[in-house]
Amino acid sequence: GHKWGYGEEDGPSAWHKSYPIAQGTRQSPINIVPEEAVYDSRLPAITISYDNCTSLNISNNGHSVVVEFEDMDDRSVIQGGPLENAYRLKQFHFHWGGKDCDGSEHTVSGKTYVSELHLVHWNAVRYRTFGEAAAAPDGLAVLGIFMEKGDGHRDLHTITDALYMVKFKGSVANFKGFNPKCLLPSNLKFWTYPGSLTTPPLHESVTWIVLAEPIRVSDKQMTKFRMLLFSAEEEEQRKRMENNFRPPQPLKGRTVRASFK
Ligand SMILES: CN[C@@H]1CN(c2cccc(OC)c2)S(=O)(=O)c2sc(S(N)(=O)=O)cc21
Ligand SMILES: [Zn+2]
Repeated sequence: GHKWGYGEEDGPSAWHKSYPIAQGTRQSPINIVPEEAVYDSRLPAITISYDNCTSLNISNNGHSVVVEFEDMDDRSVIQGGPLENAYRLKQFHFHWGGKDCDGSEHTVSGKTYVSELHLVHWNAVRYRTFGEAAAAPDGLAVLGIFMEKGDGHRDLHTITDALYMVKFKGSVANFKGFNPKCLLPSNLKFWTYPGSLTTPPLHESVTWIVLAEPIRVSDKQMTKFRMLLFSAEEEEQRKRMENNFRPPQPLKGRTVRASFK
């Protein structure tokens, strides 16, 4: 697809030129206003079954750092909440800011966090391939977890200690045996709403499940994310990978439901 990024020329405000859906009716991220969210007592809890997940590799795709999973069976799935069936874990990645400024994609009453973790799942019950699901209205379910500055997160260390291996765009490294269950906060209360990918192709195919409780990340750990580069090894000018987030988009009449009062 067309080259896009987070800079002046190719950033979020320019994406609509190649991806007109950027101005669609269910775009993400959004600003979540808890007082305006509708508490839905019939929303079941979400169940996350990652015990037998198989992580494969960690890579730098020039937009973020991504950990991919084996997804040829239902070994790691999310279900419940707003979801009609189980959705298979495909990958997780992050969005973050520059030094001490914003970084999350979703905001809560305008509050930004330093980073946001996205666990991407696809509806393998209704669609044969990930690509097919990624373009379907009920194809994806992304679990969003806010990351706030605090003392270091022990398990996040495993990831931040591996980032040096994928400094450049296009680099891939072995990353087996990592279970993202360890990245979940203790409380799984959530907001949910119908949305989209927050990056091109911006497909309106995501049921968003955003956890209200953040996890903590230390300054040192954030510094390691910011040592990643948007650029490939052979490019002469090196651009630090930071501020790889899309700002909140118009709600356009959508209802945000809350699993809690
Ligand atoms: C670069 N964009 C990511 C890669 N993806 C991708 C890859 C191939 C095809 C495709 O659409 C057909 C999408 S993805 O679906 O895994 C997602 S989800 C997502 S986010 N921020 O909304 O959680 C970002 C990306
Ligand atoms: Zn994302």
